[in-house]
Amino acid sequence: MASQIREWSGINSFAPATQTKLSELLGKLKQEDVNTLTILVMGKGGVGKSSTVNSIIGERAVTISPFQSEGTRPVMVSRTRAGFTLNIIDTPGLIEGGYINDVALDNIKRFLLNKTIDILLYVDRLDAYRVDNLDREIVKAITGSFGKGIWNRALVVLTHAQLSPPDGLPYEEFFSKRSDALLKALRLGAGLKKSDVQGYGAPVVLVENSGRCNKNETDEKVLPNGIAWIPHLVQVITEVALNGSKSIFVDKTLIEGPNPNDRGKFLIPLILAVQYFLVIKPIERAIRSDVAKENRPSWEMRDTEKTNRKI
Ligand SMILES: Nc1nc2c(ncn2[C@@H]2O[C@H](COP(=O)(O)OP(=O)(O)OP(=O)(O)O)[C@@H](O)[C@H]2O)c(=O)[nH]1
Repeated sequence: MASQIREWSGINSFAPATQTKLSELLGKLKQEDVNTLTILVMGKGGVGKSSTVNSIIGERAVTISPFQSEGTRPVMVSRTRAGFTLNIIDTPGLIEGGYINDVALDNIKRFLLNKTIDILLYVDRLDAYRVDNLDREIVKAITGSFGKGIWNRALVVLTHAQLSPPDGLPYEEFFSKRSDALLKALRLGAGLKKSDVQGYGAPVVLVENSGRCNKNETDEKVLPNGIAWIPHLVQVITEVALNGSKSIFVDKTLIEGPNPNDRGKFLIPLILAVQYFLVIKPIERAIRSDVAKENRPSWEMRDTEKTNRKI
């Protein structure tokens, strides 16, 4: 269900330095005539989708649960700030009992009908150690629903980013291994070729939604690599929004696939032309030449002779 558009007052809860950076980024979007952004948040259950929505909005706009929530319906949160509107669509987890949750996916698609997706946040956890077939299946399901072009408008968001890597592995090395593995699953799941998407994947951004996130000297929430993650996330969203690729308009055809009655309709004139030139024309030619070659029948010859003699 779409919620009412409210003032984006949650920004005021951010550190002043973060607020300044966000105002600059929103200004940049408006400068490029982007006055609305609709962000779709998708991923497995319990990875931190709702928490990320709340972190961006700066308030508890959607419900968070330590267990995978039962809901299968998306929720849209809309906020405005200085003439700019941000819509974020939180969606239910895409996996149920080890399989793609088709009901949830169907509900998401129906919810999105006639909406435009400007950005996809594909959320997972940094502290997950395996990438498996299920990851590829989710990517495949998203691609099947919205087309390959959605990955031009996507960011991979990794939550739980304040982790200490196991076995004393350097943070950046752990992050790079995890993102490489996920991006590979993304490329395979989406069936992407180098030419399909700009940058051949999606930028990977780290997020820490916990209230215990470390802060720097200017009170901004920072990751172990020192990056203030809220402005960084919004900066990458801005870059993707302005990367020149097309937003995804979700229409009936995209959701339901092409109408089987329309399939191949454009071929009809071509088939008729082929029929005319390769079948009808040769038959006509053959008949005409038969007629020309045909000997006149004997009775016709006889009748003609009789008439001539009488004369
Ligand atoms: N430490 C830490 N915990 C997080 C983070 N993000 C989410 N969590 C916790 O993970 C649990 C699940 O978070 P949600 O935001 O509800 O996850 P979700 O993906 O929306 O879950 P579903 O709605 O079930 O699909 C909650 O207990 C959150 O507090 C994070 O960045 N760090």
